[in-house]
Amino acid sequence: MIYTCTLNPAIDYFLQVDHFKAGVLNHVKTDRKMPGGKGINVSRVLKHLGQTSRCLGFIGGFTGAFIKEKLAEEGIEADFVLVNGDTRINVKLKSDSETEINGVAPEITDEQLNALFAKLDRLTADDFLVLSGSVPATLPVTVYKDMIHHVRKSGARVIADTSGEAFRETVEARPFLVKPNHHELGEYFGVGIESFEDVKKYGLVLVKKGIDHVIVSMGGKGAIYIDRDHVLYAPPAKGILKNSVGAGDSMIGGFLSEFVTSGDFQKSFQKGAASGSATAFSVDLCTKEEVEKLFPQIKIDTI
Ligand SMILES: Nc1ncnc2c1ncn2[C@@H]1O[C@H](COP(=O)(O)OP(=O)(O)OP(=O)(O)O)[C@@H](O)[C@H]1O
Ligand SMILES: O=P(O)(O)OC[C@@]1(O)O[C@H](CO)[C@@H](O)[C@@H]1O
Repeated sequence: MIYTCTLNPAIDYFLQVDHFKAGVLNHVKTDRKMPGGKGINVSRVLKHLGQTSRCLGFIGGFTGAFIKEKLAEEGIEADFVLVNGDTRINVKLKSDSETEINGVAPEITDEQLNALFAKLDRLTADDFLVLSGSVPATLPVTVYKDMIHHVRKSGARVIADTSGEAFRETVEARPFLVKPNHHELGEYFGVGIESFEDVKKYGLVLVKKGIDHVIVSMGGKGAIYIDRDHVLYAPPAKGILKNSVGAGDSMIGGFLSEFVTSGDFQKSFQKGAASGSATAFSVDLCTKEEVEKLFPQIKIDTI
């Protein structure tokens, strides 16, 4: 089973405004509310690509009820810990440029955190656990590291996608795979990542720290995969950018959808890259048909 964990889910509220101006009244042209948060996006992409997963994390209030309802409609299993406050709303404003305003997580108590850890006790060596997104302010920043240590004995493989201090802590616990984007990689090392050579150099440092697979995504410039023996480049597919929100989550979903069946990391990377691009070219997260269409375009190269 693939478990995704979203500590800080959200309703993503997408707004389209013609020529948005700060400081004045703007009228919205179209809007859309979607269940969001990085792990939830991974689960939705997995579902689109024909794989089952179960969503873990914290959810609460009317916003949480909306997310649970939408996931149920899509046939995605959810096993969230309920919290008292409202799950946040994240604003995704599309105008001449894209602006994101991410909300604040509701409070999470020690009992609720323990309840989440208890759910991890059922993981086995056949399972994957995807830890994605920001850590709510009421949780320790070490929470992902603690979760990885908690499941280590089970043999479950952990994939982590977070940023800032939480990413720093997560790396210490040596997950199976991490997927920083190039900004997050640069932030971790306190450097600007300017070239593919930089990505390769710093990605290899993460591998040497004991992380088996490192994927560094670079938005419209594609992605680089690094393990002990390989450094591979996946170019971006060609298309018109419609929405980059969730492209990174789609990359993880696409990678895993292949990896759980074939265990072929190169094909999984190719599928991940096709999924990232397919989401960038769609209004919602990628569909199977879109991914299959782009897959042959992604020619993986050794660099
Ligand atoms: N404009 C684009 N054109 C083609 N492919 C893209 C584009 N943007 C993203 N992709 C694909 O999706 C992958 C992931 O995108 P990105 O690096 O933006 O992830 P991210 O920063 O983690 O995004 P998010 O946090 O919104 O999920 C890229 O490596 C690339 O393969
Ligand atoms: O605030 P976080 O947890 O870092 O990111 C949350 C978020 O921006 O990431 C997803 C896209 O990757 C969106 O669905 C969601 O709104």
